[in-house]
Amino acid sequence: MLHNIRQYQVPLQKYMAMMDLQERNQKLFYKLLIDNVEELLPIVYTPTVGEACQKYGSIYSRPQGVFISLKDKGKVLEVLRNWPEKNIQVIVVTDGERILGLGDLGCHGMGIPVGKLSLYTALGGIRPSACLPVTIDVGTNNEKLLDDEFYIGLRQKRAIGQEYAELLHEFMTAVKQNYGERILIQFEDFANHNAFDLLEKYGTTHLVFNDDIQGTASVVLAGLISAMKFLGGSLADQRFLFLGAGEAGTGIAELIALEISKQTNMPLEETRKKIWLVDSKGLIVSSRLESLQHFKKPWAHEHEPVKELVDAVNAIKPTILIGTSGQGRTFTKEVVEAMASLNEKPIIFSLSNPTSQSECTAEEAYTWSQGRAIFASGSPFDPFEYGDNVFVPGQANNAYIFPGLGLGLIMSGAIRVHDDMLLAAAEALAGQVTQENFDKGLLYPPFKNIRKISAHIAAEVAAKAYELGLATRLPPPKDLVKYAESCMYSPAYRTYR
Ligand SMILES: NC(=O)C1=CN([C@@H]2O[C@H](COP(=O)(O)OP(=O)(O)OC[C@H]3O[C@@H](n4cnc5c(N)ncnc54)[C@H](OP(=O)(O)O)[C@@H]3O)[C@@H](O)[C@H]2O)C=CC1
Ligand SMILES: CC(=O)C(=O)O
Ligand SMILES: [Mg+2]
Repeated sequence: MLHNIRQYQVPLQKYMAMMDLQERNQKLFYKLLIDNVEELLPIVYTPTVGEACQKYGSIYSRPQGVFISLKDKGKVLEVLRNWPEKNIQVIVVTDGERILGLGDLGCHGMGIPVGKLSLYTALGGIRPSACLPVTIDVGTNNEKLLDDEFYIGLRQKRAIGQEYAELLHEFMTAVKQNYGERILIQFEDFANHNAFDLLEKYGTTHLVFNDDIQGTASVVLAGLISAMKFLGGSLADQRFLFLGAGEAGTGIAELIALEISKQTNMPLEETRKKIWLVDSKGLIVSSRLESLQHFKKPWAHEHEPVKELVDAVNAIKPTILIGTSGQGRTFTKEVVEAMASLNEKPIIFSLSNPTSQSECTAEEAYTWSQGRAIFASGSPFDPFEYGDNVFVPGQANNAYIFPGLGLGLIMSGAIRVHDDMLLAAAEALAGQVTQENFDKGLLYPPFKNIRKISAHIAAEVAAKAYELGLATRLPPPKDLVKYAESCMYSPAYRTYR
């Protein structure tokens, strides 16, 4: 199969071959993915999954996952009960409104829950039959899709307000009724005007987290903890600037502020002041407070208005620059050079996916900083040769976190997700980074060790769940890492006697 897949030159063809294999021989699909994770992750996940979603209607061959549309109102439970597998442990659900940095792809966003759940199995060892991809179809505002003969979803503008909230509520209620209290629901790629509200609304009644807000925060914090470990210094000494103040940007900012507050005993309101964000209107400052969306308000600090990113860099003098704007090539030469003139080792993360939306490329970060940048990106970049050095950029992607986080929640029978679990996951991931990794330029351990890494993350998350009294699987196992490993699905063929 690997030989076959390597015959294809075009990544999308490799993706289609992998999806075919997943349908035809699930065990072989996972065997291939696990044994060749660094080669195949960019195919089943970012960046290729982005292109697959953009072309989902025309490459569509078989249905994947469950679509729940406005037309199913009143019978969502019945729809869920039609799914052939009964023992579901994880649902990844999207409404397709913010697919990676590609915008509203409506039902074609189904590629994302399908891809994320493949990683739950391959990277985190959750049984494939326990994974359920769901897309909520409330329409799309993407005119191109509405006119596309191959669009697979409802041909109408997105439902909003009460109509939207009622369908989501029926879904959340039906899920708990059908699968019980311990079903894990991961919200994925919702637009921010729904994402924060859904998380707040269901965070206290369901085992739920938002991957873009919380999973991303944990992976970035892990990268920063490992940067501090190898470069010296503490997070409290840093100044942070974000381009993009949405789910990823404010989610990361809040977890960093929380970590600094825990490390220093400073109040959260104080630690937030070390963190600045720029949105499409410029630096978020107190004079804009009235007009800001609620999730931006905590970041409106005293400062005169600044419009351009490069001017914000020169005004704030950040040591760490993080891109979460969904806009490609926004870390210009001027911006990277400004970071390099302010810092001996500027830390630059271009987190936006897929590759086309990355704020800068690895080559640009290393070249414009004369090889001094500590760089990581959301989508993978090849190693880059600069002078006598070969730099290997780390992949700061929530794929490091959610499989292990999910495994930890499931194996402990957790009933709620707590911020301390995200902090624990970040510490566990950072703990897996070696000096050898860092010497190559990596702030993250290589993906080839991901199942071991996920077991460590799961163990720390489960330990937190027990400590917080949120675990229901009692008594706790003695060795949580070993227990995590023993729970993991492996695509091994049975021997026949
Ligand atoms: N690496 C990873 O693991 C992850 C990466 N991501 C990526 O992060 C990106 C953003 O996702 P998310 O936070 O959910 O999206 P949101 O839509 O919630 O936020 C995007 C933010 O970027 C701002 N923005 C847009 N254009 C510009 C611009 N030209 N200049 C400055 N700011 C701009 C928006 O400003 P305004 O508010 O004014 O509209 C908004 O604050 C996506 O590309 C996604 O793929 C997301 C999750 C995980
Ligand atoms: C990685 C991810 O979750 C995103 O780009 O949305
Ligand atoms: Mg996402």
